[in-house]
Amino acid sequence: MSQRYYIVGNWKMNGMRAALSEARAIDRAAQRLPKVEVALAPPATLIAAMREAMTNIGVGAQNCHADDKGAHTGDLSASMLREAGADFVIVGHSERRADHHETNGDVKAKAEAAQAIEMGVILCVGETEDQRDSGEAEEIVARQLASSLPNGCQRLSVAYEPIWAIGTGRVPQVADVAAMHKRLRGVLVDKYGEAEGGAVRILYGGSVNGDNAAELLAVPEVGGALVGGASLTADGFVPIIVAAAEQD
Ligand SMILES: O=C(CO)COP(=O)(O)O
Repeated sequence: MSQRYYIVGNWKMNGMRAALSEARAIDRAAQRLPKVEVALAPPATLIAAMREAMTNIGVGAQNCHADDKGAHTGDLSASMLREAGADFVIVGHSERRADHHETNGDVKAKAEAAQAIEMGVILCVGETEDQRDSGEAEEIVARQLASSLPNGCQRLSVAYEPIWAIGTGRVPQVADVAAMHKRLRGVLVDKYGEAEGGAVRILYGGSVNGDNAAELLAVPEVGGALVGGASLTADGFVPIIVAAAEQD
């Protein structure tokens, strides 16, 4: 693998200031494991404090608005998040697509807004359980990705997160992860060309933990992990970083 593994914790709507002690312990582990690129996306309320306290990991946001400013009560623009200390933003997470009715077009616009100010983007896609059972997951997720991708791929990562694997303790068969990532690589190469599309990291997300991380990270075309529950504590997250560091 020519690029470093990218291991990202998505804290979702979890974490008060006291949780910064966990982030500090994660930051210390990242310092010992420089082979791995590590980042956390805390709730927006913690971005500034986390950025202040961290020296070895990236700090990101979980969402942004597509506009830079304006009459959007309760929303935050990419530039506000960057000013607070975020160096990347997650867009298109299935929980936002579901809870806030975000469309592929919305996700694309958010990604482009972040890229316009040189922030990193982690763009999430994934199928429902019914779609997996129907045998059409690859086709559906490939279409979802193609319609969500921003025009350029600078600082872009993609996260494949099967919705039925999020927070359930269930993970897909390794062969299914391999097939999906290969398919998504094809979408990226079609859009951005061999060199640039080939260099976009594709993360796997959904019930990743210290026990299954090594096996998932060893799958071809898996360039890292987007981790929910297990990223909330150093005890949960550091073994995943270690598993990444131990890959060849
Ligand atoms: O949604 C996820 C990360 O964005 C995955 O969450 P879990 O690791 O808790 O399954």
